[in-house]
Amino acid sequence: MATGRSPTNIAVIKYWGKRDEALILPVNDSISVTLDPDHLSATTTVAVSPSFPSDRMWLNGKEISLSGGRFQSCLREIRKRAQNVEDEKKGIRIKKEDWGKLHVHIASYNNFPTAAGLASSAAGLACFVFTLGKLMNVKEDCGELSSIARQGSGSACRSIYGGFVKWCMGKNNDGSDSIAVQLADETHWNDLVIIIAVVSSKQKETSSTSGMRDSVETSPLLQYRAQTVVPERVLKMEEAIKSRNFESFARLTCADSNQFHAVCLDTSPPIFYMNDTSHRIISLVEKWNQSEGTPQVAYTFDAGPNAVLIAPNRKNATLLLQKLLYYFPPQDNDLRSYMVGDKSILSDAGLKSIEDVEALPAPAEMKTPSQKFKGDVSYFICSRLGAGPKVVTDESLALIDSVTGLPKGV
Ligand SMILES: Nc1ncnc2c1ncn2[C@@H]1O[C@H](COP(=O)(O)OP(=O)(O)OP(=O)(O)O)[C@@H](O)[C@H]1O
Ligand SMILES: C[C@@](O)(CCOP(=O)(O)OP(=O)(O)O)CC(=O)O
Repeated sequence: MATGRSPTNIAVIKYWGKRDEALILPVNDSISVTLDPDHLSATTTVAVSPSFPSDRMWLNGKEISLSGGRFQSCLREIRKRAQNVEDEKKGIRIKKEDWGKLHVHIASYNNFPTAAGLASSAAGLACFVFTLGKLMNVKEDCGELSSIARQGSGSACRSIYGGFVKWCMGKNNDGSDSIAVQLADETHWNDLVIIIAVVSSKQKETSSTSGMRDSVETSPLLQYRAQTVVPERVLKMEEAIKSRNFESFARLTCADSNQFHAVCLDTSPPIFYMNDTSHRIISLVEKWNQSEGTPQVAYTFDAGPNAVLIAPNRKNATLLLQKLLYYFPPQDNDLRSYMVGDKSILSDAGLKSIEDVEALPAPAEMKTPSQKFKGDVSYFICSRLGAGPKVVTDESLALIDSVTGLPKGV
């Protein structure tokens, strides 16, 4: 058995549109930040046994089908690269030519909502590829692993690294140069604080896969974005990251999120991923940024209504939290469970009890401060940049029971 844990990532320059559906080759480069796996990650255990009659997978405790083309591509590509495995202590010896005949059981668990626009497919497919690779003693480097993860879900290729990551779209028809590279690791700009407003954890109506297919077929804006806007933005974003220029980073991040959602609106029929709460959060941040004359916080939204807010430091993150909690107080007055991840941000913001939230002053920059939207945010996650996939060495944390070969608790 092998167990791995992989982070999720949030794009600051978005991937939206494929030029090859089967190989998952994008129409433009994209750039993301990898989030701390303690807060948002997938954990996957892969077990192999000559007694398993077929490949099987369980996600969050429920059996799911592995017959889909994407899982099959990843399994095939990893199996192709499998090597001899020898563990004298455990008496295990698997020859590389035997991997083709052996079946695997895979159990995975996400520590955050699945299919809700928080990039569970990115963490999940990266973890699938990474952990299978560990079990089968695959020697390929991260670039090669990223190109396999890409065939599971495009954004998954960026979760093979920590920190700041670029997915280079590549030119080759076989996808060999469509790989992710690390721009900087998670320590490069570690002042950044990430606050996610989970607006809805329900499954969304339009998957990223079908949404971007419709956009490629119908949106003229997508063509302009891919050919003209993104190439220039990617260069500027790389520069902003390199020099830790938050002003430029924030402007590019917000503009790119807005253009991605504009492409969704430009699609026929139009796709709506954001809702009124998402729009209110954008307005709150825009007004604050405008009143200060320079960006205090950046926002970005993936294929769902959840807001990902990036603050340059703890100070701005606490100011942001005060503004957010003024408008979106917890439905059941339970402040501790309203903040997931790094809960210490609450005390840093002077918010120890619900009374502290009720006493918050209205943000001065807002025109209609009196209206509040209790219950419109399910909860917040406070996180930071994180590292790439890791092997979980503590065998007691494996998700599969080594005796039964089935997920624990099933
Ligand atoms: N831990 C996991 N292991 C393997 N596959 C997973 C895992 N988590 C999610 N997936 C796959 O990803 C699918 C969800 O992907 P989808 O793109 O719909 O949502 P999302 O990734 O949460 O949101 P988005 O990518 O739009 O931000 C699941 O149905 C499953 O097939
Ligand atoms: C909006 C996005 O999150 C889209 C992610 O799309 P997916 O990677 O989920 O799509 P498939 O390649 O079809 O699996 C933007 C991004 O992560 O760059």
